[in-house]
Amino acid sequence: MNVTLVQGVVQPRVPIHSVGAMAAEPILRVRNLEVTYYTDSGRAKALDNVSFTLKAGEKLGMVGESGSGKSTLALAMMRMIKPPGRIEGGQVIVGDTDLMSLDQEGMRKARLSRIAYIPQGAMNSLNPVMKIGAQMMDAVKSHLPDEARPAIEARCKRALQSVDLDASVFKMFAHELSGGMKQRVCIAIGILLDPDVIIADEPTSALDVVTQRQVMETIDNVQKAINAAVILIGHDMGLMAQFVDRVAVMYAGRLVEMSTVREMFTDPKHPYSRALISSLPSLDNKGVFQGIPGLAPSLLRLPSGCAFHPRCASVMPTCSTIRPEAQILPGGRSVTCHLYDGEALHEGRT
Ligand SMILES: Nc1ncnc2c1ncn2[C@@H]1O[C@H](COP(=O)(O)OP(=O)(O)OP(=O)(O)O)[C@@H](O)[C@H]1O
Repeated sequence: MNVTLVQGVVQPRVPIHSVGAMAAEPILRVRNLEVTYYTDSGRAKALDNVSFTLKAGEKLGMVGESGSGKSTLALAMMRMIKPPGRIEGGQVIVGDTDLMSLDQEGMRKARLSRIAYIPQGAMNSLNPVMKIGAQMMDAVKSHLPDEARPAIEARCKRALQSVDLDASVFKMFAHELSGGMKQRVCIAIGILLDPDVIIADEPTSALDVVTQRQVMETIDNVQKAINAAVILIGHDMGLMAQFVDRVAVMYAGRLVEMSTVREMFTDPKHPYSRALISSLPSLDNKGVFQGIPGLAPSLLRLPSGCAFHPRCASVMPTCSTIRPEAQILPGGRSVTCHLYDGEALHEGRT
């Protein structure tokens, strides 16, 4: 770990990776990622041609209804999709390494050191009969077998400090910790090897609002310290808005919009993003619940054309027949919707 704690704030020390100011080149490039689940009822394309980039130090919020493919995206990036799922194509390039081209051993090494994943419900997966320190040391040892035990222990304790946990947590069991503390342990494990990319899948679910904020601040601090690119998966647009730089909206396995937080909240482009934003409670619409009409479609029976068209407030005849492609709008945001045909600078994703 390259962070040290000064008066409760994580300060950068000597970085392992070339960090410095936010690099111009993306540290992460996801290109045309495709995942299909082969179920008894048929094929479910859970990730359909997903592409995006992230720079070092950038935070991306990934939102969308349940079943839209957010966790599948995270698992695919980690190459942890299990049968009946299959990665059918695409690249996940971290720095200049395409993770999809690594052999099993290369990928095992890349996990945690290049790309770290804090899964949904991670805090409940801590081993109840092993001390926290032993679990952390195991994680490091499997990557750095030649590192001496005192050095590994020091690395683990620094990681605990960097998430505002006392070094005494090293000798504790999971049941001795609160939910927020357990989640911080999971973040500490995620940053043990200074990864370039951190994916946190709903890191604050099942925590009270005060603890949610503290956990988000912890992620923010460690992210700044190691200048990692962070993907935060979640449902809570409000909480996310305060912590991320850009927001990506998923619908039925596709990325339908990617914008800065400000653009997304002040001028969402895709009708689904608009519906998500207007369903957020505010003082103006107090007492009025504005849901999104209809249900998210089954991936086994997707509507023709744009999968959102049966629920769309701005539907046009072309939407039921022609599938829209991602297009870049002036200003650099991207949207997958026929409303912007003719306005786009070019097709593709930022
Ligand atoms: N093990 C599986 N077997 C079959 N289909 C699956 C499996 N896991 C996921 N899917 C399919 O992939 C789709 C996307 O699931 P995923 O868990 O990625 O969504 P999500 O957006 O993360 O949802 P949530 O917010 O509820 O976690 C689901 O709608 C489902 O159809």
